[in-house]
Amino acid sequence: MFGFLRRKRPVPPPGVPETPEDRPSAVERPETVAPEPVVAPEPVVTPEPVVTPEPVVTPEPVVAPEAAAAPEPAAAQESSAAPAPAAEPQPAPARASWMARLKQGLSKTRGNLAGLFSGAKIDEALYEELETALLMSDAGVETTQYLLESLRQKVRRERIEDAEGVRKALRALLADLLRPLERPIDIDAAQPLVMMIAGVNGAGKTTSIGKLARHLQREGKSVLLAAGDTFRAAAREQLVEWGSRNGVQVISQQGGDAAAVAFDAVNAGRARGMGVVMIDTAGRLPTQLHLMDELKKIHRVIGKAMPGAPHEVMIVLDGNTGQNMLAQVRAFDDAIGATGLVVTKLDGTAKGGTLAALAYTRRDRPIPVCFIGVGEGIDDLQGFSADEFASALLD
Ligand SMILES: Nc1nc2c(ncn2[C@@H]2O[C@H](COP(=O)(O)OP(=O)(O)OP(=O)(O)O)[C@@H](O)[C@H]2O)c(=O)[nH]1
Repeated sequence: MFGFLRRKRPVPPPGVPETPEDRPSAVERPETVAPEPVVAPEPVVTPEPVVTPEPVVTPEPVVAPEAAAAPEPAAAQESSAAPAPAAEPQPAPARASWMARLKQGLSKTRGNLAGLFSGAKIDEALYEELETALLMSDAGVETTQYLLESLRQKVRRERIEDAEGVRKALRALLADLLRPLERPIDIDAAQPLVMMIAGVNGAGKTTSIGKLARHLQREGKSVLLAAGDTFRAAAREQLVEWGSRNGVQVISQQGGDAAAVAFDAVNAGRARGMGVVMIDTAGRLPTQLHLMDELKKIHRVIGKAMPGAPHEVMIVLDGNTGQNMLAQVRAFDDAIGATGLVVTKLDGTAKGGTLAALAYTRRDRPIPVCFIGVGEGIDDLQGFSADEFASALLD
């Protein structure tokens, strides 16, 4: 069980959600290697000269929520592969092994910080070096000042007398600062739980979706993915390919409208009783206003397909981004109301301090960091823990 997934109800027995009835008919799966003998082969070959999915064109999609029970809209194609190995519960990786990877991943940020304390005296020089290290980790001026001032007070108040004590005090302060960012996702909050994923180009959206889907499968959840990145053909193929390798159904549409794909996917997810529907979207910069408008539309249309959805709106951030991450969070949050963040690529960055800035500058309305990624392997994406993060930087 991963710390970042919260359950309310008991986990269904392995394999239950993946009964054949849950699966789409072969008709809808042109890109599959699926073994089913296929009822109607037409869509397989032709890439469906897109019949213009109704929901898309109009801001208020015609199809009412009841459409959920209807068969999936024609324009969307779907792929999935061999019977999902899905619900096979695997032992959660030992937290210790994750800590080791986290520490290793954050080693560049950590190198600037943790090394300062050994054999040091508590004097102005130490505070100055700490200030430089925090700034270099991209914690930002405001957050650095806050941490240093709190540290000085704590050192005085607790009569800390050696550098080792200062290191521990800083670790505790950092963990306290980061704690409001912790939040596991409640994967039983709705059925299906609809998650919309957005972020700038190359932040790691598609990869994170793949990793999350596997974690969710391990928790016994059936997962449906929507290839909503209709701009980049390779992105669609990436998701479809990933889906077929892992036995996850993927709704996609060649050259279609992202909102239509999302709409189809949510309806399909409802009709098939899926546990989670994850909707990928194309990368975009907050300055590309028309693309931000498109994102709002996707969000709106998802709500038409299922009132209350999307239940989770995750913004994926590249950990190398540094302070610009704050502007990205603000822009995406303004557009579609972020419920959580995924910070990827913390491995290989010296800018791990940005999370402290994220916590401090948004202390009035923190947006939780639900997951962090420290590598390309499936288990390199895990739930965020303030204590673990602070410890990986300072122990
Ligand atoms: N080192 C490392 N690489 C990662 C991590 N997460 C994703 N990547 C890599 O980042 C690259 C971009 O990932 P994608 O998932 O394609 O990014 P995207 O946001 O979907 O990209 P667009 O669709 O172009 O916007 C890929 O090479 C991933 O393997 C991580 O935590 N660490």
